[in-house]
Amino acid sequence: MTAVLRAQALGKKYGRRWALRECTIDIPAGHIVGLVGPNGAGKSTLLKLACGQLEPTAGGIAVLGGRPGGTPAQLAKVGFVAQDTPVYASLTVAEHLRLGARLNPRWDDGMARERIARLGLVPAHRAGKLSGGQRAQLALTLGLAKRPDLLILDEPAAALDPLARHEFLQHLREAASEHKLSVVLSSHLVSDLEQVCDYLVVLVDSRVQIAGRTDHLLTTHHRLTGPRCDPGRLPADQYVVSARHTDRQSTFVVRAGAPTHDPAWTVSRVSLEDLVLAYMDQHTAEHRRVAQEVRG
Ligand SMILES: Nc1ncnc2c1ncn2[C@@H]1O[C@H](COP(=O)(O)OP(=O)(O)OP(=O)(O)O)[C@@H](O)[C@H]1O
Repeated sequence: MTAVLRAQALGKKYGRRWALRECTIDIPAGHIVGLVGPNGAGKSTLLKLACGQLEPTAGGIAVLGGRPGGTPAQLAKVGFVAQDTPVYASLTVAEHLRLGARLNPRWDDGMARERIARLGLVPAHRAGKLSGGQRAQLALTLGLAKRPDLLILDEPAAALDPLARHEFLQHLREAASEHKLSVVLSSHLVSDLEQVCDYLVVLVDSRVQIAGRTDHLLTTHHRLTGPRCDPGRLPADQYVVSARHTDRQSTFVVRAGAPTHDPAWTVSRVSLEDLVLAYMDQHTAEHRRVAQEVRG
């Protein structure tokens, strides 16, 4: 199956500083992918490279098998809603829809109009007069109505109220299953990702810490709680993702094919949020990197 996004040693420099470095990733089609990581990890940079808004400084990236933004056909297949929900302040809502229809060969006008009406947006209102959440809804409607094969969303729901967020995520899930849409969305709201994503990528310091189907990730990660000890004393097949210690107790989030049966340890399940926090844990990120490099 064609990867929706494949990057090999991808890097982007702004001036002399790397915003993204040595990023290697391979995301299969047919998923709603959650991209998560700390502020400044390089998520927006990766998404802008994926839609062709930025050119790589190093390495390569292919989206749906082609060069991002390389041809009109490629542009038609990829939708992008940037973090700052770009709309034209002086154009009305209706003019945005007309522009969308003119620029996008697969434009779904019925869906766009129905969604605008359902959201209570007035077609004659100028985008510059809309609230932040209404502007976000307009930008998301334009992205969905384009009927892309891949929709890239940079923090799409941040400005939406909880009900609007819920409705939008539901719409996204329906569009993904009805129209075979793949989605890559970045978000700091892990509860949103939990609701809608079936594939997760954690990016820390521009490196992919973990990527995979969420159901697989949740069955291969466990929390171990037991008497305080050094991570090196855990069985070799329990790869330590994060470690926390009190005077007497150690708690590890580990990745392993099967949980340990050592009675010294209490094994419990992790939630998606536990998993994300464990991989974002800066205390052990350096240790993980060294371990990965040794294994590689
Ligand atoms: N236009 C720019 N010029 C210079 N540096 C930039 C620019 N855009 C981003 N950066 C830097 O690149 C790094 C990665 O930024 P990026 O916006 O990709 O991170 P992010 O993971 O999306 O962060 P956030 O979660 O805060 O949105 C940061 O150190 C940022 O300061």
